[in-house]
Amino acid sequence: MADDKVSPEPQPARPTLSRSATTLTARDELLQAKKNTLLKSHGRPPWYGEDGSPISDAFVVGIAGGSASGKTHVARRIVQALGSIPTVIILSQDSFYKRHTPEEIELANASRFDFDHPDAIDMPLFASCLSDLRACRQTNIPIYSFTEHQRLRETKYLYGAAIIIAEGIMALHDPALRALYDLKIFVQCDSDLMLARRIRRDVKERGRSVDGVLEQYLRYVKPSYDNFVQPTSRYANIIVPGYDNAVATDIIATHIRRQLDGRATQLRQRLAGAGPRDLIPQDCTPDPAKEYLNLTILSHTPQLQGILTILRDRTTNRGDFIFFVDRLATLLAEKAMEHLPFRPKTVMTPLEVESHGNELDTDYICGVSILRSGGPLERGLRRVVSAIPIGSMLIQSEAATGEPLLFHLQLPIYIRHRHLAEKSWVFVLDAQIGTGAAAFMAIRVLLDHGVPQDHIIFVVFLVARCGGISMLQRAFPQVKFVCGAVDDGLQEMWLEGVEEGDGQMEAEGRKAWVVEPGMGHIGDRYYL
Ligand SMILES: Nc1ncnc2c1ncn2[C@@H]1O[C@H](COP(=O)(O)OP(=O)(O)O)[C@@H](O)[C@H]1O
Ligand SMILES: Nc1ccn([C@@H]2O[C@H](COP(=O)(O)O)[C@@H](O)[C@H]2O)c(=O)n1
Repeated sequence: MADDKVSPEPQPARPTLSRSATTLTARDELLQAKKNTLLKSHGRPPWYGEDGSPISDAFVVGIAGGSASGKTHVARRIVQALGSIPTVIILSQDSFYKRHTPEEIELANASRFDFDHPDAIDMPLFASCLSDLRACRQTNIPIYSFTEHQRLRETKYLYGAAIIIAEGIMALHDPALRALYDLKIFVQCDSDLMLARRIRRDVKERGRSVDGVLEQYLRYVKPSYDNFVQPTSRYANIIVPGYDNAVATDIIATHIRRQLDGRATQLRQRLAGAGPRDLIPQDCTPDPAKEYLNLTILSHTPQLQGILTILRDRTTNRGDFIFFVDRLATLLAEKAMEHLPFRPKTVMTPLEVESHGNELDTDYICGVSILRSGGPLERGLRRVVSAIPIGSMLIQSEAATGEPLLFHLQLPIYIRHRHLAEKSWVFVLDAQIGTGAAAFMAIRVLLDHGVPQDHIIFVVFLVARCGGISMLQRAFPQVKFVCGAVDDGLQEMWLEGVEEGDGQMEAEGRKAWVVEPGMGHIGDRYYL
């Protein structure tokens, strides 16, 4: 869902005693999330069961055809015809041209390099990126420059598509690729039309001369089409004309929509109805510091009870609310830090005496805040771990089904790259765990990226005993939960929309479940 440059080595985050922090305003966050939502996604549904394991892959379409036959055009028309459907990614085989030597680039500039042979493409990399996306894992694909005839240093981060369309002249050539498609399409087009389109496109968009295009076409493109590309049409489920193909693309979109409907899950409903909820006993209040299957509740000292009382009180003014939320957030972050690994360290004191202590045993710590209620926990976390990178997720219920949808994702760079995600420790921040549907999705997103389950620490002000916490504990037994208090009930409340200055609605009003007796909607009380 987002792009990035090639990963630099991350700067270590360090615990500290205090540090001032800048927090985005609610308005900034919503605007940012909205921008990303409109640009990138209509939301990804939960494709996993209440036991936390994936139950569905993304739907993958492969489109092959000659150069300039209209493959990209067909892919875009399908996306258009799909309308408001979860995220679609178009993956072009062009991204997977191999790296070229300076000699090869010189040949390419003289139209004497064969880019149309299957060996010109890094098929194993193409298949591995596609396979990751299909299995709902992140991937970082290469970026190719047609003007430089070279793969660039930057990569593009992709994650979270419900539908992937892979297109290219050799898209149906490789058996490993073909095995990944749910639907195979071949775009059939007259050779003279393909040549005319290619001359126009390569001169206009790829910095080529007409003579150069013709030379390359006769020497490589046409023979390759006859020998390698056209024969793969036999693998296609559908042959689409390379012109006037609106009817064909509408039919394909209808087929894809039906296939996706068949993969729909009712996670929230299943969470509500699943299994016994006896993991947090009714009498946990007298001994709240005890751990209940990886749930740590802060010790209810008189100070903590004082803070909770102020936060629960509807008459508390906003200034006090923010002050005490920040205090509680800091206590929670300190408690959560106990789950990180430490190693022994000996230092020399100013009195020149050795002192044996310890230090953090990881440089890969980051946070992810579930917008917008996770925001109030950020300042506390930054006070405890200085310079910690904190990303965000926007997970909201779909109006029609009540199911959680992933609308926006901005993950710290550690998590975007699998080899770093595998050693990262991640604090997930949210104000409360009610039904547990958003928490479920947030944890699943991190697992999809390769963060180990026992490196996820979910930090939350309040948990509803009757809500989804027990399901979360069962599904993800190694995830640690750290909370301020456990409340008994859950109540559905109406959240007002947020209005922009010009009278437009920035966020629509909607229903949400909040913990009862609780503190009301913590995000609203903190930000508005
Ligand atoms: N059905 C169509 N109707 C009109 N123009 C088309 C059609 N399909 C493709 N084109 C045009 O032909 C050119 C090449 O199409 P493109 O989809 O980029 O080909 P490919 O991806 O197969 O190389 C583009 O300029 C595109 O606008
Ligand atoms: N440096 C390059 C790499 C590839 N090509 C040509 O691109 C064609 C495939 O792209 P389409 O979008 O047309 O499918 C292929 O026929 C190569 O000849 C190139 O010209 N320069």
